Amino acid sequence: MSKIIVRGGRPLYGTVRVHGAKNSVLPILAASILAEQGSCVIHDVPALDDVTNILQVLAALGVHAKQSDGSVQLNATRLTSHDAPYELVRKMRASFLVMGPLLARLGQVRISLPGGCAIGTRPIDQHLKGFEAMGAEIGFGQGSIEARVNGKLRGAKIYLDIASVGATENIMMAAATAVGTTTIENAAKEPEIVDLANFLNAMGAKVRGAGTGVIRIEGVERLSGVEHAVIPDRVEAGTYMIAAAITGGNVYIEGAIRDHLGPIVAKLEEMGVVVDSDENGIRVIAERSLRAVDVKTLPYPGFPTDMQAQMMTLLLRAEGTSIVTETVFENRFMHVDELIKMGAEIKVDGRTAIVTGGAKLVGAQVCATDLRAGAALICAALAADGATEVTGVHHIDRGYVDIVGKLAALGADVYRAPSPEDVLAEAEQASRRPAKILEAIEDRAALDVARIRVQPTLA
Ligand SMILES: CC(=O)N[C@H]1[C@@H](OP(=O)(O)OP(=O)(O)OC[C@H]2O[C@@H](n3ccc(=O)[nH]c3=O)[C@H](O)[C@@H]2O)O[C@H](CO)[C@@H](O)[C@@H]1O
Ligand SMILES: C=C(OP(=O)(O)O)C(=O)O
Repeated sequence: MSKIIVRGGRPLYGTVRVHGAKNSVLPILAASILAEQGSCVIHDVPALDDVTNILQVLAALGVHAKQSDGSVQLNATRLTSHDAPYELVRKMRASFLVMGPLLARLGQVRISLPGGCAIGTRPIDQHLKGFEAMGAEIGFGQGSIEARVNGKLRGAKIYLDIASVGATENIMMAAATAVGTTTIENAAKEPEIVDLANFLNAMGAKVRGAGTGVIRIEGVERLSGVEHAVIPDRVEAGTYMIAAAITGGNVYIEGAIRDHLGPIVAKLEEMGVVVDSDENGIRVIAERSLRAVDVKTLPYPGFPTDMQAQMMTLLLRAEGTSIVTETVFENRFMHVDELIKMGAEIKVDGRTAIVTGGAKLVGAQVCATDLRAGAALICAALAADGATEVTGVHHIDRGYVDIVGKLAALGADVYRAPSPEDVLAEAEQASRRPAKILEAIEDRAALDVARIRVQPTLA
């Protein structure tokens, strides 16, 4: 298992560029299944494990994909399977987003139940409710779902009990080529929903109202391939905003869109952080002491649950007590125990965490239990005294492109120690390429792993 090692205490300075949004690219790649003719070319595709995973799901369905320099070309004209394999779907909940497009294209789909994860049970009842209203028959068996429709899906009026992002996206995609008009009420309003709607409309769909609580989709005969650039990742941007603020730094986050980050900007300003934005990005300057604020996660445009953990670390540096309420997921305080290992004072009571500010954070060995918990631990580590060793790095790789390289470029003392397996694989490769041996030996991370092996506890 690889680890990220951070020695805290250095303010971050400079510019960091945000990559394309994970939560946009995943539904957009799934939507490429709908293109009956021509290829889709998607730009600003982040190099994330989740992207690799969904591309594998698409390949299993017969979608041909070619990747080059942050772009992916996809051809779905000849689908070969309606079966999304268990071993791929279980790795990532977002692979469930192929269900709507497959039902629309092939009239049938088999897909494993995505199950829960560390942050909550995450049911899919609202997705299924939508498909059933559109005429799909749904059956369950041996951990998977089989759905079928006689002929084409039919437009329907669907009220979502919860403004679910995934259900809104899945139903939007299913409805794009249905017969008649579909109305989604209490739809999710996230910027990623708007990005998906823009992509579908460019393909020939008629989606209106994305970004509001009511979305109308007038079904069209067929969709075709188009080019599309994914929006910048607001959660990645927000994470670097917190990293800048927690270290008392001054960082320009290039590509960050102010309108997508309203609640983060508002909370940072309430705390006393200076936030300036222009058309190309957002600058965060944290020179003063920080004030405590309360934070409550809500669907967009409320404070995003995907930023709750990172925000909590910043509140640890504030003067006074803050209350954090998590309303979106029932179990999203897994980072708290790890932060306590670093000296934090936080008490959790159900969906509320009481955060006592002013704690002195110290380096520790901690584990990322999920993606944003991992990001939060790195933020805390940047402000801690001494070295922090973060394990569970595979969670972080789901959602952050080269977080170590980006933070190091801003002046952080951070590096990634590859797993012994990674080092052995690299050495094996190097032995086949003699010219590379020296490079491999000089690699600082490899040397650090050797050091960690000899001396398992941190200095
Ligand atoms: C790939 C992607 O875009 N992931 C995001 C998406 O996840 P995802 O689309 O899974 O999140 P949802 O908006 O669906 O979930 C919100 C809440 O609704 C519940 N629910 C959802 C669907 C359903 O059928 N029934 C039900 O009860 C969930 O358990 C959760 O408590 O939105 C979340 C909420 O902003 C973010 O944290 C995730 O980063
Ligand atoms: C919860 C998240 O993602 P996912 O829905 O892909 O698990 C996240 O991005 O924080």
